[in-house]
Amino acid sequence: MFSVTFAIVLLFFSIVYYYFKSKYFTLHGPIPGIPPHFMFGNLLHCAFLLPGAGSIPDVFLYMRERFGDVYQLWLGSKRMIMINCLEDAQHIFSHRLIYDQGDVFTKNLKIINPHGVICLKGAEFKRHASFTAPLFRRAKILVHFNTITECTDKLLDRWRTQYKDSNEVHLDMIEQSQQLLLGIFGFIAFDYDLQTLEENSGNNKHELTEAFHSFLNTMQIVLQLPTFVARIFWFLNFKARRARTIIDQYVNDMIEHELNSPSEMRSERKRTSFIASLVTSLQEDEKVEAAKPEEEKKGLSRVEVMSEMIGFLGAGYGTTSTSLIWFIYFMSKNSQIQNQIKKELAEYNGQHISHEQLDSLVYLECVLRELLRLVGPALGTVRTLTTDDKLPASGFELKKGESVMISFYALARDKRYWSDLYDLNEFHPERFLYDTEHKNNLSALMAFGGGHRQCMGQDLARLELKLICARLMQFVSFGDGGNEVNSGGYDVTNVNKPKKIGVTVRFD
Ligand code: HEM
Repeated sequence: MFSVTFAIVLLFFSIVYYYFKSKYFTLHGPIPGIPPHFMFGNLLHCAFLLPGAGSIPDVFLYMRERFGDVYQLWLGSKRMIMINCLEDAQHIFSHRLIYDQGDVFTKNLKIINPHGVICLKGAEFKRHASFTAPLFRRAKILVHFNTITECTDKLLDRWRTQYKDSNEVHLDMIEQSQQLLLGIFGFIAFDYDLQTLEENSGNNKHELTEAFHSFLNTMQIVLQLPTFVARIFWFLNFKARRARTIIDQYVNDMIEHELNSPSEMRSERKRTSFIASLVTSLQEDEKVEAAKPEEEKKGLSRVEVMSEMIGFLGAGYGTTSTSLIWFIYFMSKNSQIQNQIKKELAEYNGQHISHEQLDSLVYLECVLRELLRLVGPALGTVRTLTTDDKLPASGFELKKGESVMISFYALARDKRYWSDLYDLNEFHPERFLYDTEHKNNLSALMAFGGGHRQCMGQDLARLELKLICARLMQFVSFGDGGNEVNSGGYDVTNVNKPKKIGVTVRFD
């Protein structure tokens, strides 16, 4: 009896295995790739194929070298068709009705933040975008200029008291950059001091800041798991769910506070904080709106507003802080580039600079462009096909439901699109300065994505980065802490961070 039961169970699992293996973990069609393992996809290949167990960015380059512009890649259970040719990438970005927001990662993101604009499509996306996109218009963003400067000054003050020895190597630049960007986010999004820039913020975190950290760490893990595992992980992760409840309580209190403030104050505050702006879009009667078809719905519900705020944090904080971390890393390795930036800033002699003056810093602009080209925080973006299509340059046929990933990382290093003045794997801001023959094809720099789903917060991110970097360079120089602690490398979670960063900080 036991052996019959055992045989039936074995048969059942074998059928399930072969069904899923042949449906989801097998190379189909003419697009090349490496046959994937069950559930692990190409992850094990990635670890063994490349010398020194390559990072994901190395894998992207290796596969392009081996298979050409279009290949299949399974990152674990997630299958994507990788696109490495600019013409195909532009075709994808410009055909929004065929290539909609990618499902591969947003499916998982939806588990923990279902109503954030990044996860939405169709009419629901349009309704949300009509309230969220205007928050990032240039005129709205410039209002935050002083906040960004003040927060950076707070960080500098902290360094002045804590980093007295200019030869000491600091290994906490990732935390420092994250605390700065989270502090700024608190003010811009909620008009709220998250106290991340206080002297003792490392030991004694504010409850909301702690909750943000816990939630964001969980988000990184959830994004990478197979969707059904991600659901179980989220369900069993009481700490992260408690963090989400704390965040929701705070955001809800902030909404109440906004609603109870006098209307003339509210219209003034609307200019300066995301939450005050979004409160004006709250639905008057959520039950009535919920009963309408999506196309007829107006405004946002309270839960949707909360989801948007958390979505902005997820999309904006890790990406911008990572770029700042890379800036510090490259400055520590290139004293001549730091000197060049300082030369450009010298005339302001440590004074606060205006946004017109910030705009005029051409060399710093080239440094930031080069940063986003070489080590942009996102390695690529995904779109999912709503109908069959054919790629114009490579000629491959794609099927409805398949997902393509445009590889920003490979395009940014592709000799076909860049001048050969400097090595494309090295950091040379001058490549943007001396390209007099216009050999650089700037469309191959896609750090913020493209088409109808490109980054909503890109102007804010650019302003934050340029202003913070300028302010830091007005006062400090970063030095190389030595190869053992400052070797860079890639630590790819949801963003592409340096693995090892250790720098000295000297006040000039
Ligand atoms: C250096 C900083 C940043 C980088 C490199 C970056 C990059 C990206 C990328 C690659 C995408 C996907 C675009 C696509 O699929 O075509 C994206 C989407 C998005 N980003 Fe950013 N981002 C940054 C900062 C920010 C900031 C500061 C915010 C807001 C606070 C933000 C909000 C968003 C939103 C809301 C989306 C979703 C747009 C949509 O789905 O329609 N990002 N970002």
